[in-house]
Formats: sequence, structure tokens, C-alpha cells
Amino acid sequence: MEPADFEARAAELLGAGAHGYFAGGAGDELTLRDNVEAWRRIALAPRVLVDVSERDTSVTVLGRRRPHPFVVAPMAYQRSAHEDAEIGTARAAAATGSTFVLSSQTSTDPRAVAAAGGAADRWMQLYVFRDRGLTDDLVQAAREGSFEALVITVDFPFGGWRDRDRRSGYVVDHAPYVQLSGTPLTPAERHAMHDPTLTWDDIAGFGEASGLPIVLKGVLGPADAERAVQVGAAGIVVSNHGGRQLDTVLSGAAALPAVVDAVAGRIDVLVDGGVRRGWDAAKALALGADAVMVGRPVLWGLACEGSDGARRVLEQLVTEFDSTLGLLGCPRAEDLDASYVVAPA
Ligand SMILES: Cc1cc2nc3c(=O)[nH]c(=O)nc-3n(C[C@H](O)[C@H](O)[C@H](O)COP(=O)(O)O)c2cc1C
Ligand SMILES: CC(C)CC(=O)C(=O)O
Repeated sequence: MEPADFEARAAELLGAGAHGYFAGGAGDELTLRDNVEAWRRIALAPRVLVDVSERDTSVTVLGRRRPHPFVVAPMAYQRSAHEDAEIGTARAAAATGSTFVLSSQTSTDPRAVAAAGGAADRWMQLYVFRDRGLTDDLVQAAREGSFEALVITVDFPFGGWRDRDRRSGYVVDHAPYVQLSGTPLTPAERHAMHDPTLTWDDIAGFGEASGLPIVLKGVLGPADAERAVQVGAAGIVVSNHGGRQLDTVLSGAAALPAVVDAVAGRIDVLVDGGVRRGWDAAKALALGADAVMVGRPVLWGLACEGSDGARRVLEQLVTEFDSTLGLLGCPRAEDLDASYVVAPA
């Protein structure tokens, strides 16, 4: 099976509830679809007669050189996709030089994920729960497991209006690491764990308590990007949470240029949502992103072939990205700039 076939095959393999949870978005799923379409609408503008015999796909994010710009997005409950779960995804990331972000709603103990990932780059995604004890435990696990950064997700005061989950009533089929009670959680219970009182005033405290750089995930506008700089974040992820929170919000691709302008190089900018091909990542870097997160494609690989499937998805993205640099006449990823893309009028 080719990685391109994983999405359709995963739909057959997974139960309707789990598949709807993984694949679905908020409302009419307009943003979910637009996330993919927005990258496709941006045209690449190549240069010719450039020596592209050697290419350099590496980028620098949070002060560290990384072999390519692909970061595995935090995704909850990976055991519902495959028994390899987060350890499988973390190994796939490690094997491909991808930075791995572990969800707060991990199915696997973060310390076990860290042990499996060895020296590979990993970040911990942090949901701030009403139960601050749970939140503190995740921060502690991040420190013990040599996680390099805390990715605080800021677009989830509570869960979005997700029709697929409401219809299916999908109850996660295993106990995630931070489960509040002994019984599986319904969508409403899962979403009620989050602390909706979280504000900008709370962010710096997490940096101080953890001693780790903070990345804020879920920023979509320049004013919030400026605030992220002011509260001391080391980076932001321009993201609409994979179209899962508020339907009809703008795509990461559309939001990126204004955020990059506002940040003006002071902190790192990542983007996610709908990145499906290596050339999508090249477009993101051309528009000023330092790296991209990839979500569902990795899950489909995991669902179909476990850790090997997730690794094959990442390998293909890296290969496509490398080939894009060559065919674009821009052999160094860090030289990508707006002259290599034409945005829709
Ligand atoms: C099944 C699923 C679970 C997710 N769980 C989390 C999560 O626990 N924390 C988080 O910050 N984002 C979560 N996200 C959002 C992703 O990190 C990411 O922003 C999004 O999936 C990127 O879009 P893409 O799937 O189109 O690549 C989840 C996304 C999916 C599809
Ligand atoms: C359990 C959820 C809070 C995980 C999530 O972020 C999502 O489903 O989008």
C-alpha cells in the first residue's frame, strides 16, 4: 500500500466512532476542507538554471538545527488508531528526524514515550485542565522525559461543536494517561476537563515552573502573535486545530503572512492544518514559517501499518520536500521566500 492510500484504508479499518473522531472537524467542516485547499491554491514560482545537485532541507527551530521542517502534531488517543500508539509514532518521528509532539491526552505514559524516543527531539503539548494537579503532572513528566519545549494549546477553552462525535457519541475505548475517572470519557466529559478561565496572564508562569521554552499553539492573528511575543513565548503555531474547533475560521495558510509580519523574526512561527504534501511545506516556508506540523496523515499511517506506516508517511513528506527544493530552483530550505510563491488574488 502507498502512503496515499492510507487515508481511505484507515476509514475501513477504524470503527465509525474512532474514524469520525480522527477525521472530523467542527460544524459543516468548511474549515477542515479549506485547510487542505488553501495550500493547493497557492502556486509555486520556480527559478531555472540553478545548481540543485545538492540540497539542504534543514531548518532551525527553537535554536536547534533540524534535518527538515516536519513536526508531528500532537494528537490525542493514538491507541484508538493502533496498538503501537504514541510509542509507535514517536519511533517513526525519531527514525525520520522529525520532532514529535506528545498530546496531553496521550494514551501512553509520557515517560515511556520518552524512553522509546531516546535522544530524538520531542515536545510536550500542554492542555491546562481545570484539575491543575493533572496539568502539573504533565509538566513534571515533560521535565523528567527530556522534552525540549511545552506547546500550550490556546484554542481549546472547551471543545468545538463536532457533529460527527455528537452523532456517534464516541467514547474513547481506552483510559488515557490523564483520565479523571476510571470510566471511559464521553465527548462532553473530555471537553469539560479544560480550564476555560485560562488567559495571557497565566502563560509566563508555565515557562517559569517548567524551565522550558513555551510554544503557543492555536494563534491565528497578528494581535495575538504580538501578545505571544510579549508574554515571552519562544514560538507560536499558526493553527485552527485541524478545523476541529470553530468552523469557518481562516486557514493556517491564509493566516500565516500577517502573523509572520507581526512577529518580524522575534520568535519562531510554525503552521499547521492541511499540510499533505512536501510542496505544501515549501509554500509554508516561503510564506515565512520556520516549520510545519502534520497531523492526520501520520495517524492514517499509524492506523494502517502501525509505527512503520507513520514512518513511511513522514519519509514521503521529506522526500517530496527535498524534490520540491530541487525543482523550484531553491536548493536550501532556509532560502525559501515569498518570491517562490504566488498567492491567490
Ligand atoms: C484526532 C486528533 C486529535 C488531536 N488532538 C490534539 C491534542 O490533543 N492537542 C492539540 O493541541 N491538538 C490536537 N489536535 C490538532 C493537531 O495538533 C493539529 O493542529 C491538526 O490536526 C493539524 O491539522 P491536520 O490534521 O490537517 O494536519 C488533534 C487533531 C486530531 C486530528
Ligand atoms: C481530547 C481532545 C481535547 C483532544 C483534541 O484536541 C481534539 O480532539 O481536537
